[in-house]
Amino acid sequence: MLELIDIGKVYRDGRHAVSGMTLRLGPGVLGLLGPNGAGKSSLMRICATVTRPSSGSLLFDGADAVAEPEPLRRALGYLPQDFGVHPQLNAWEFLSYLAAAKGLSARSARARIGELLETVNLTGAARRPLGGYSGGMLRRVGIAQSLLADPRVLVVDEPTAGLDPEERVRFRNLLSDLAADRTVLLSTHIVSDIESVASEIAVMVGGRLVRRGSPTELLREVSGRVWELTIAPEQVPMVRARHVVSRTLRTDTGVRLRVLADGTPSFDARPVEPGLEDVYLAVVGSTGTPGELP
Ligand SMILES: Nc1ncnc2c1ncn2[C@@H]1O[C@H](COP(=O)(O)OP(=O)(O)OP(=O)(O)O)[C@@H](O)[C@H]1O
Repeated sequence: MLELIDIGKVYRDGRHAVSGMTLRLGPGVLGLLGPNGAGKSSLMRICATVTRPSSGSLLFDGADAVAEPEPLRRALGYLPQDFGVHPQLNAWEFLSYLAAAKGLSARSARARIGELLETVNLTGAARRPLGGYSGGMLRRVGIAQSLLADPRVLVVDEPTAGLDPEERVRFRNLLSDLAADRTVLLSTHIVSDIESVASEIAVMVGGRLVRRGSPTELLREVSGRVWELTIAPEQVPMVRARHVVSRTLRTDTGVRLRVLADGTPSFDARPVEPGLEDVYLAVVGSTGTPGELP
């Protein structure tokens, strides 16, 4: 169990990246959503004990993980946003090197690496130097390294960046399997990454937690406020000025918009089932600033 209590992070230049962040993480996936610069990576680095918080406490199984980070580090898998590799090593060598650094015996490392390369679909490329890998392949090596020591706590920062749609689905399924008996903290600004896997969602804006709840709880917040309407292209700016528009689609009959509005935005608008994307936009607004929900 990982607990963040009133965590703050102020960088040397005086920038407040995280403020008053209190979160309790149990088993399951906590999806951390927020626009660029919201402070997600800073918070992830604190949870991974890479950065120390400027204020507040981080507890792991009830013990201070800032003063004594080792127990958390032993239980942790971490995929940072910027994940560096040695380009001259191949995937097998690179993972072996990291496994040794994590204290795995050569024998269990061999078995584990074979298994993980299979999981991330890199068995065929395992003996090719990482320098020749695509961004998506490197991401998959990153995912594999985060799972090397079979971590109880998994912290993954924008794990699906650079993955193609098929790899994304594969990764989502992998996370669902892993989360059954583990704590997973996953940050992203792509709602569909966590829509089907997160048991809880936290939304961060400007370093602060602005929403937290299960997908069902969050969906309830926008229930009855999501509409679809088809209008002429020249009317689009007017609707945008009045409402948060979560989707735009050009059709033969005009532009189909999905909008958030407290009442019917126009008499031919029809109510539609809300999605998490609508919730996210309602919270952060289309400009990235927090909006108020009733
Ligand atoms: N090492 C650092 N020194 C100074 N400022 C930093 C540092 N790291 C992050 N920041 C600043 O802190 C704020 C939060 O950044 P952070 O990377 O945590 O956000 P983020 O939500 O992960 O965004 P992104 O998705 O773009 O990475 C930003 O204003 C950023 O410029």
